[in-house]
Amino acid sequence: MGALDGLSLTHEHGKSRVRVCRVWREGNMHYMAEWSVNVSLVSDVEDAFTKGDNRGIVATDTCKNTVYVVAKQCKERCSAEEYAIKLAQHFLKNYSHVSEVTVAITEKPWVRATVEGQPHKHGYQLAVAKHTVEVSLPRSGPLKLVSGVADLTVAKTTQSGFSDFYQDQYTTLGSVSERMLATSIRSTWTYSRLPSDMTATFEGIKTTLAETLYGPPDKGVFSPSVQATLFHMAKAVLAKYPEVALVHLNMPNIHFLPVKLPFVKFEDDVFVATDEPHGTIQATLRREEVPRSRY
Ligand SMILES: O=c1[nH]c(=O)c2[nH]c(=O)[nH]c2[nH]1
Repeated sequence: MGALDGLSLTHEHGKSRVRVCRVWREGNMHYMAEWSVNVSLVSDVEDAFTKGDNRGIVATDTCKNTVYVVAKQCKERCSAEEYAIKLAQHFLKNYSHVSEVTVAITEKPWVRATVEGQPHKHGYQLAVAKHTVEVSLPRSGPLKLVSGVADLTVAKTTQSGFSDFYQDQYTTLGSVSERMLATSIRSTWTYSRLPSDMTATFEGIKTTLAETLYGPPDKGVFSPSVQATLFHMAKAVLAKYPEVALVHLNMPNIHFLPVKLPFVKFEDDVFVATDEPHGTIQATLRREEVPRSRY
């Protein structure tokens, strides 16, 4: 019997939260991207775990250095998705004993500043909603690309209600046809084919999610529950983006509670703002033809 004594070992290693900023200079117009990068390698290094033999290990420090090397090699402005794919490919190309690479990136939302109504050549401001990317690249088998958005926090002050829910002896919540709705959207979507412009597709999906929640600018759209709104948002993304195979949405219900005091009449105007506890609502919507085994 070997070192595993009849047991089975699965393992991976890499480096997490490697922070890199890439600046591209196109004349005096500059472009910046800031990424926090996680790299994870599945490789034939069982002996390191079972025998203390490190000869096959691509050091996690090397993984960290490679993040910077591949950023340098991206001579042309690129999306986080394109960079993640290039980084994953680097590991498969350079290390024959690596069988699968996962690269996960969170991009900080730096946006170009506007000064005197003009886009600034090199001034940026940090927004809130983050861009996320996860690439899984096996040596044999298709690349999987999951993009997403996190901390896309939105609210509307009307056009939301919640009624006719299950009632029992523990229920105290009353039905309402008027309330505030607020959530911090975390969404990921899986591509069945790569879009030609990944940055534009990311921006488009982010906008589709928020705009479906708000509805038209003058009237909005009524939300009977976070669940129903979540479903409409995911459906809108699948309808608009044929290259998306499935959408996952996580939408906490952030409560704004009516202030009801004997001496203050509540007229949908003064609320207790909270962030916890919050409702937890999530769902995945996939095209029927998408095999579950693939995604
Ligand atoms: O939109 C809602 N969905 C729920 O599941 C729920 N539960 C709750 O207490 N309030 C709400 N609101």
